[in-house]
Amino acid sequence: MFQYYCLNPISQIGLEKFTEEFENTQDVNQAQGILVRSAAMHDMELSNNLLAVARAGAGVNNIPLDKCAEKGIVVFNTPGANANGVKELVIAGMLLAVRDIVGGINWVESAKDNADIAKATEKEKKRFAGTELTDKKLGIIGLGAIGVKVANVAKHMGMEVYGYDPYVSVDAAWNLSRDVKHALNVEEIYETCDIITIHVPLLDSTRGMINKEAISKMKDGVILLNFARDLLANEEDVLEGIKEGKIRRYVTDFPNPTTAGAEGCVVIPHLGASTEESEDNCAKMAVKQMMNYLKNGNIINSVNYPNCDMGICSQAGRVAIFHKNIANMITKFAACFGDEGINITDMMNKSKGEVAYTMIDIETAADAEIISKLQAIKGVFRVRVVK
Ligand SMILES: NC(=O)C1=CN([C@@H]2O[C@H](COP(=O)(O)OP(=O)(O)OC[C@H]3O[C@@H](n4cnc5c(N)ncnc54)[C@H](O)[C@@H]3O)[C@@H](O)[C@H]2O)C=CC1
Ligand SMILES: O=C(O)CCC(=O)C(=O)O
Repeated sequence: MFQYYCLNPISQIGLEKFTEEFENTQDVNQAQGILVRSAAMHDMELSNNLLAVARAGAGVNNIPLDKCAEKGIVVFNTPGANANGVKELVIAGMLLAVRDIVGGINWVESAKDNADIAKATEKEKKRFAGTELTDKKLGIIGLGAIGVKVANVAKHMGMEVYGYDPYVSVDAAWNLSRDVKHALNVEEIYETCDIITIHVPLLDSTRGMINKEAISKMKDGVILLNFARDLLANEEDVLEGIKEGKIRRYVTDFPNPTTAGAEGCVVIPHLGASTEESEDNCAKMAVKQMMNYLKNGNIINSVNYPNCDMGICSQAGRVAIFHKNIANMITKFAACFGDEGINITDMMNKSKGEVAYTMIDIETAADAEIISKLQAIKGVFRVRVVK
């Protein structure tokens, strides 16, 4: 029996996918699997029972990926599962930026006791007038699951769309409307576009990329949308840009003391993926991936270990080894089994950056001695007997 713990509320539709070999525990230290959304895990003590963390969502900046990798804990996310929910809110964000819908609704609220509200409306409404999206130039930084969907729908709305992503995947490129203009560098987006939306992960290389220097290259009156992570922008610089009239509006999905209530900011309480559909999709994918890993040792959609899938084990035993991506490891693993006369029937080795994962199917189940020999090999982080 495997135990899982939910660090955030996870959609019931997803949790119902767990088969009878899995049960929910209220004790995080007992769990082999943790399901999480945005809860911060960096300061959490990770128990030795923990084998997998599944993020029901895309961004994994709340999870200590390297620390997990060194402990042989596989971290999964659910690529694309909430992209449509975010795309729809980005379109709403663009509309909230170009038309003062929020200001207008607030005015109606304040005038609700005015018996002449209909007449007052016709006088006041010019204060909330705006512009249209059609024919405006939209720049998208990051053409992944969300960026591609935003690009395609913006094209349908009559916008001129520019996309920038130096690492665009083949899959994303296939899905992107061919009418989207390919920006060769991010400066082209800054210099050309009336509205800029950012859809990149928060990494050391992207942190603070929307800063004073970037803003200075943008067109006067630019609109910025940030549905990715607040730390991608230096928001003090953004507020300065708003004060100077350089930035017309900043729409963000990440409230913090800098932007909440600030002039020129439209701040949404992290609702991008908060739709029934996105929550269900993410939870279903997270649960499926976690079950496959805990039962079979197969890794699909991990962010800290390589994909490695050998299906269901039909042999007497399966051992999974987490190790450094260095020379001679497989020879040493094979020797441990060979010395005990155990025949390896199948194996797979995959690497991702500095770490690697090796799955070995064997004709006879591995005993404790072989496991401790494998564990003693320099560069091995963890050995797991899957079967
Ligand atoms: N507001 C919300 O509720 C949500 C926010 N997010 C955030 O949005 C981000 C993007 O999500 P997805 O599109 O699903 O991820 P994704 O992984 O499908 O796409 C990210 C894209 O960014 C590109 N990229 C990386 N560094 C770049 C750079 N320096 N310049 C240009 N492109 C770069 C990658 O090549 C990739 O194509 C997530 O990492 C997460 O932080 C995701 C889902 C919900
Ligand atoms: O679970 C959520 O609502 C957050 C979604 C998100 O930010 C992500 O998937 O990166």
